[in-house]
Amino acid sequence: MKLNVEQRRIVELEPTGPMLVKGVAGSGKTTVAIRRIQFLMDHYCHEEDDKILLVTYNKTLLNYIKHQYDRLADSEQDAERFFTSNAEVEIVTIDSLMFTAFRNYQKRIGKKLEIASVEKIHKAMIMAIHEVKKSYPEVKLLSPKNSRFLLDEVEWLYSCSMEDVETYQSVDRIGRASGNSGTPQKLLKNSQTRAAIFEVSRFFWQLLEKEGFVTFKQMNLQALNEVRQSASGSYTHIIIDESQDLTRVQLEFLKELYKEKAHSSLMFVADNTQSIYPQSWLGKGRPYTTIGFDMSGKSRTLSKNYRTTTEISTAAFHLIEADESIQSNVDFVKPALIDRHGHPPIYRFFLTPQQQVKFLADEINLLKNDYALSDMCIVARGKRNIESAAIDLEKAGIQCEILQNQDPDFESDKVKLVTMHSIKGLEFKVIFLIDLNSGLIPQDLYADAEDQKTVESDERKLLYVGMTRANELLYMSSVKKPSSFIKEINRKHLRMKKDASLRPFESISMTDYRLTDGLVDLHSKEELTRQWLIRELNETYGYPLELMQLEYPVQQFSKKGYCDIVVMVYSGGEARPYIIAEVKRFGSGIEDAVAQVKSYLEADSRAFYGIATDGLEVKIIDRQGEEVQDLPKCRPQFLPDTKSRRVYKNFKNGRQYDYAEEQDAPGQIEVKEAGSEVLMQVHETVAVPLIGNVAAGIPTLASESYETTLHLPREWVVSPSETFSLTVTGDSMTGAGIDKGDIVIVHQQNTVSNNDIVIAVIDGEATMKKYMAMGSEILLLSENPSYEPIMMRSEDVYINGRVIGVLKK
Ligand SMILES: Nc1ncnc2c1ncn2[C@@H]1O[C@H](COP(=O)(O)OP(=O)(O)OP(=O)(O)O)[C@@H](O)[C@H]1O
Repeated sequence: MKLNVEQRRIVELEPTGPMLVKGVAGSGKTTVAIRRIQFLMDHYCHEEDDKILLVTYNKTLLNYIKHQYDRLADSEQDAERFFTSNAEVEIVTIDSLMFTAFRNYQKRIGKKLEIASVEKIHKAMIMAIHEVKKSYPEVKLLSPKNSRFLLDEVEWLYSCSMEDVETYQSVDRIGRASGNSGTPQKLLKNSQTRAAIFEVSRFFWQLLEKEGFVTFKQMNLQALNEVRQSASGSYTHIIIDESQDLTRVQLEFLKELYKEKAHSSLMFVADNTQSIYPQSWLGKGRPYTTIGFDMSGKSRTLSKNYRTTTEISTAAFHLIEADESIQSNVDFVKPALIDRHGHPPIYRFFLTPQQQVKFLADEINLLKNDYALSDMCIVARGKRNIESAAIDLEKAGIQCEILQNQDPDFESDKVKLVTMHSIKGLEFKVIFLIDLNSGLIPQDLYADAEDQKTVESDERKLLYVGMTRANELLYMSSVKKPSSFIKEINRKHLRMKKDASLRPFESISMTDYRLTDGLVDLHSKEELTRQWLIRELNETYGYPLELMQLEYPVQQFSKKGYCDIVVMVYSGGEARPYIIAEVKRFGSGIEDAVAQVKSYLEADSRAFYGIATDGLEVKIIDRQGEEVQDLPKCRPQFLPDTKSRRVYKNFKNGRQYDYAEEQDAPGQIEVKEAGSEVLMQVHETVAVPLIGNVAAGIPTLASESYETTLHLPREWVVSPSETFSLTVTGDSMTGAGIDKGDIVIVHQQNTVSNNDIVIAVIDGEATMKKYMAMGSEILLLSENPSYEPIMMRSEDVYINGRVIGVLKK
């Protein structure tokens, strides 16, 4: 892979201490981080104790990076040395680094501490709340029902090493309502509430410690204290991938490992839009100065998303666009899209988990023709969801593998399953995001709406992370009740089926119902499905509402059936049924509807397509009864013609043209050379009055006698002000291509040449003839053998004009 200019520049930057690489999902941050190792090894590791550390956030990502480079190893020999024999480079997770330090801490103090279980933590928290309540009876927050909130707050205190109450009293709690104007003042600065929470944190710690337990965040804090005690930095270069997710303690810990030299570097690689942990420090928009670094002039941005298609990126971005707190983050980067197109994300809703599994199994079996099973990954918010999906899919005959932290096999010929948190940094050609259900994402953690809002922002980013893992195809599905996030993604970015343009079902408010005249029961459940389909046929497929008929009768032998929707199209000037649709109550199944559509298609052989849907399932069939992927979109030729079309014979140049004028917009004309499909450019049109018919007497150009006006290209006339037109009443000039009902265009002139077709006035009566001068006489010829030529003395004939063209009837 060839790096782009900015990526290469970052890889090859001269190390000058701390620097920041921020970028959008899929912009090559991890790619750059790994390439940078090689560069640093080759150019900035010349001293004996020089070492490089690449820190990843979790195990799956670590293994994935190793896997990627194992694959590269064949083509890039050097890559192998990162992971095998090279002592200069370490690629590890932040957790394993800290756990090693924590073990050293235990050894040093000679005490064994274990990570506490969820139950133990909960119990200790409840006890701490009761204990502290005794000293702070007036603090309402101190209640077991707020134990989850308090635990989060206490863990936050540990995760940022908040060691004294004065600091906590004055700190801004980003992501918590802390008394800024307009927000509830739950965690007001310098308050009894904060003092009480700080007490809870101390008491809770003591309770666990007494029993030989710590929480994860406490373990981190001990690890930090340990490295502060023992180590002076040991890595010349540290690269921190996904640094937006680290807590303050984790960042401080890495700082301790950093060995500052003239040629050393500390690279933070971050995307705040993917910051998905509540206790993360920098991801919440805090400046780097809070951890002692000034990044002014030291940050680089990668904005081009190489991973996903434009359609997937657009839908994913739409989700976070709605969140003001994400957009206003100082390090927010707007993604730039590469020009790679594919299917828009497919969204499906199901009433039962079984329906969802069946859909997954059917779709995977279809995709197997184009993708390896290892290209597909199923992702869910919770571990339990992927576990049960794995069991059900195995039962349905799909080979699955849950990606474990230990030795995952990315290559195995199995569909992978992983949680949204663990898929961070990974990518697959096909991603299925399942169980996007209300209550599951965003998780319902807090009863308090304001607290819940802070959770939602992180959860929204989590879904964003999931969506941006797909290279080519993204499926999303919900069971029973969709996540509120689904509503936030505009339906125009989603599809119901991979190869159809149909957008997912959406309830339409009754005030927006269409074509309701004559409908008996607008409240029926079928009507909801029908109205959605009407809107799809209209907005997505472009069929005008005027072409749709509801309850359209179809004669089936002796029986009359009524189709729910029929879309008519025009052919040869006549409207005929083209698409027949049968709808059912939402989620009630489509078997009957398919059978009905098939029988209607048989009964009315004019129709081409049938569609059967209950809003949840959809089937499109052709007139042979075969299933097809999609309906055709409306084409201009399906519509009634709104133009009046005529042929124009131009006597000036002997050519023939196709002429059309928009009926509703006189003057809007189209001209083509006869037989050509190419429209001619009409630079100027002129208005030519139609002032009567040829036989009606002497034409005058007095404006009040106009019947109507024709609009012709300027180049067809000689002089616009001296041009008029007449309707032909007789058949004497048929041989010249001028028939009854045609309109002739006449240039007003008194002198003409032989063989010109003229408007001649004899005894006050006008006639159209071919002109031939013969001495002092004029011969007026018809172009029809039934009429004799007329010979007149020239003084008895008044020539009013010359016919320069004819607009055929
Ligand atoms: N210059 C490039 N040309 C082509 N493909 C690229 C380029 N840079 C990165 N990619 C590809 O884009 C995808 C995303 O890269 P990478 O995982 O490094 O991005 P990231 O910024 O770390 O993503 P995320 O933060 O979403 O995990 C990978 O498939 C990578 O191979």
